[in-house]
Amino acid sequence: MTDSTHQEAPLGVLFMAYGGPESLEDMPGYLADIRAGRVTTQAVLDEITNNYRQIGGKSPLPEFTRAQVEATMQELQARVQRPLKAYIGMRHWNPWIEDAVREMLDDGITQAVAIVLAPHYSSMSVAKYQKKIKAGLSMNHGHIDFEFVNEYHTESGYVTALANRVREGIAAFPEGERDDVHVILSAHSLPVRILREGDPYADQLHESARLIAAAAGLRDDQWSWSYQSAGRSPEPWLGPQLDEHMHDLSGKGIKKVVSVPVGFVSDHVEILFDIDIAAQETAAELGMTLVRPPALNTDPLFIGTLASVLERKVAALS
Ligand SMILES: C=CC1=C(C)c2cc3[nH]c(cc4nc(cc5[nH]c(cc1n2)c(C)c5CCC(=O)O)C(CCC(=O)O)=C4C)c(C)c3C=C
Ligand SMILES: [Fe+2]
Ligand SMILES: [Fe+2]
Repeated sequence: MTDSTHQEAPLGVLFMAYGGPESLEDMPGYLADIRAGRVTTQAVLDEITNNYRQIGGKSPLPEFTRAQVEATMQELQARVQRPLKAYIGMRHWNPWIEDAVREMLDDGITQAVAIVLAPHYSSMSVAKYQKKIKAGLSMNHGHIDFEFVNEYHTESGYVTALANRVREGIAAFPEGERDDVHVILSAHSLPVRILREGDPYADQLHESARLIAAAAGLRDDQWSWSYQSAGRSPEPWLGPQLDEHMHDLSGKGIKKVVSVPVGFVSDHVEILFDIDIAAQETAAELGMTLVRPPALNTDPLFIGTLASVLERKVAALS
């Protein structure tokens, strides 16, 4: 293919996200995919279905993803000369990554950039999304030149946007109390075995946390790290978990807390249930006040970050 043909074809921009059920009827299939064929007991199915019922009977993730994609594409297309076309692929539910790749091939896309709506790299997250792209290409016997964004956990727009969320959370307390407010930065737990495997996930999370705390002007004793949302499997998961961490902080006399998850970029069940309902219950038991500012969603600083990291990958393809 000549260079001029390349210039005429749109460049594909594939946005990938975790995926979420759009109704409670989706739950068995959704969980079966996440648990990769391992049996889900009726008790676990009921518990997770009930969590989703309490946040409105469906996941808001697909809607936030579409809004993030639309906003990012507007900004990216304004910065890039070449026509772009956006695609959305989910890892665990409709629209599947493999289907998005098939659609790209049907559209004649030959070059594309791909990003996961998760800033930290892990063999158990971002690498699995990228494998699904490769599976989509091989099952459709097609080829697309992909440039992958692997991580963006130190990008200034992302860090500043979350530092602003930290400040917003602290500002929710009366002025005279703000010095006593403690900030918990958190992210999804993963099995401890990733540390032995040399996975960068934990280090990247800690790096983001340090940058966010510094950008928010927090004292060292004013913030701490916690994991959350560990999976229901027998192997050990990275801790401390949010619930035990809150007990620990309470034991040290900390009663005013701001919770800012740094690994999720939109509000969904791991925030709306795990923090806004479960952690709030723990806070009430401990006599703690817990404030949780909104996730990044379509924050312009975050959207600008997505556009910037994608723009660099587009330049690498041109
Ligand atoms: C960094 C890794 C992970 C992110 C980010 C993540 C986000 C995320 N997870 C759910 C919902 C569920 N996750 C579940 C299990 C599960 N999640 C991860 C990793 C990440 N999830 C793992 C490794 C596992 C265990 C899978 C297994 O083999 O068992 C589940 C299933 C029930 C459970 O085990 O708790 C749900 C439901 C959402 C909505 C989400 C948001 C982006
Ligand atoms: Fe998960
Ligand atoms: Fe999870």
